[in-house]
Amino acid sequence: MRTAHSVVQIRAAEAALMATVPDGTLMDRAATGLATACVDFLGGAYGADVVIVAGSGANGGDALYAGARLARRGARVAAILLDPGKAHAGGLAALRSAGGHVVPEDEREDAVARADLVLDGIVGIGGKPGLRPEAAAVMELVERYDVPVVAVDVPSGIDVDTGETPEPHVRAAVTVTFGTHKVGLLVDPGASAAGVVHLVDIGLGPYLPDPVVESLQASDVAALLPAPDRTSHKYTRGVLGVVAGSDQYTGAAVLAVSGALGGPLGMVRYVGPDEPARLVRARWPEVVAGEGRVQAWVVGSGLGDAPERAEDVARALADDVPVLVDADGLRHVLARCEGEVLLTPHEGELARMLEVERSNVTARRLHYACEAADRWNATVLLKGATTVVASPNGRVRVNSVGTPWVATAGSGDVLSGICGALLAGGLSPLDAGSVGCFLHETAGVLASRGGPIVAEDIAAALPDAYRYVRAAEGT
Ligand SMILES: NC(=O)C1=CN([C@@H]2O[C@H](COP(=O)(O)OP(=O)(O)OC[C@H]3O[C@@H](n4cnc5c(N)ncnc54)[C@H](O)[C@@H]3O)[C@@H](O)[C@H]2O)[C@@H](O)CC1
Ligand SMILES: Nc1ncnc2c1ncn2[C@@H]1O[C@H](COP(=O)(O)OP(=O)(O)O)[C@@H](O)[C@H]1O
Ligand SMILES: [K+]
Repeated sequence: MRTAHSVVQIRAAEAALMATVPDGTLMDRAATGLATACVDFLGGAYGADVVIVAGSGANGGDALYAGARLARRGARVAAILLDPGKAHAGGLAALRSAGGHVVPEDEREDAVARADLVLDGIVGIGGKPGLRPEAAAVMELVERYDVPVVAVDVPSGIDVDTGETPEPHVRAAVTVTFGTHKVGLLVDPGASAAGVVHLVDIGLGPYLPDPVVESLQASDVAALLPAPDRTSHKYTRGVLGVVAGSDQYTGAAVLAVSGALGGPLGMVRYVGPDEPARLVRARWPEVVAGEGRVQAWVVGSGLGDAPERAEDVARALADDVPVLVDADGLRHVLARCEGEVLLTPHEGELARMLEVERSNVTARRLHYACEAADRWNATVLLKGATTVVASPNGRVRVNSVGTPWVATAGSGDVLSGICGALLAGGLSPLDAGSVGCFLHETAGVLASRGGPIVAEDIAAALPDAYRYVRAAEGT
């Protein structure tokens, strides 16, 4: 499990750990891990030009100490000090004694233009969102000369606790983070600014409380996956009822059922108009058409906006089993939910539900997913490159695996099917949403291999994704 903590939690854990170790130990561990990650990134330090952009706090200190290590390994290291009078004294002395130097103000552009790598030590967890004008000016040069950035702890300027980026911020190729992940490294748009995140263990683990955000890894998913045993039969494995599609949107029915059949359940019942029902049965002869007992419902994909389909959603929600509501069905979830409910909007749908601009949801994904979970008393899965799954009891998971090739028409219908299958298999809405999303994105990666795919390809690769995560069990 990848876990992320808040700044307040991290500060408290650091204080507790620091009381047990000699002064400077944590910064030494951080700088060692940071320098190693830079060497990996550069493919060796010798002869490389490295520019450190250092603010006045300990984040700048980490960068300067790491710079000293790189200088001792043969890199040419130059530091741009944003506030020369207040630069981290120990870090600066270490850099100087290792042969590094401070860049005079009028030579900043030349130094950046030559650099193979920029280390962003502007601010870490002590920073307010945004960059002060001087830092912003240096980072503009970095972007102009297209120099790759390794961010120290966090890309400076993001809101560390939310992943929001309302103001200018650093865009990193790699972020080397210390002790634990920060929420803003997992949730977009902060996650995109962080690039590849590398965690350095500084010994914080025993002092950290429960995380505010979790991110499942393959072995966590494997541990949660239902699997049949010798006593299983189709009804004990779970039956999913799919209410999807309309005469206008027949494909949604086929795709939602495809996603469901790619999951670990015993049977799918399809409930819907004649034409989509005919197409579903032609494609999947194992599907039973018509109502019957189910262990969970998926309702909503491709229902269209006809007001009479509200009845379908209401009937599913009134049944005493878990319900997933997707797409058009979300229009009809008006009251607070009872029982186990998973809502799966994309940003546009969540914006409509909450009556806010879509751009607000894009900017504040964690905030609005949690707000909706609270308002509807349901688990809310907000789709996107880093899908957020927020439960009404405050637990939040973020999915970080996947590929943008998964963003293709009908992909969300497949997701509703696989998540529904997991609900029918007995998983809670939080587990079904986060495990389903992991399988769906992993299937996308396996199917795509870097090229275009359609939604059916994702569904067809779900059993392979299942096998892939089972192979990671115990790792
Ligand atoms: N506390 C610890 O035990 C450890 C801290 N470490 C490092 O220390 C960092 C936290 O250090 P600090 O608490 O000194 O804080 P930071 O270095 O994150 O930032 C604080 C400084 O930045 C300035 N600042 C704030 N917002 C700014 C903005 N938007 N633009 C420009 N300047 C801004 C403040 O005036 C202050 O001087 C961590 O992120 C990590 O890199 C690591 O060395 C590991 C151990
Ligand atoms: N950039 C991205 N990277 C990875 N997955 C993405 C990205 N953008 C969207 N997705 C995923 O693609 C799917 C799209 O679903 P949705 O928006 O409902 O599309 P549709 O309505 O066409 O089915 C979701 O699972 C979403 O998380
Ligand atoms: K930083």
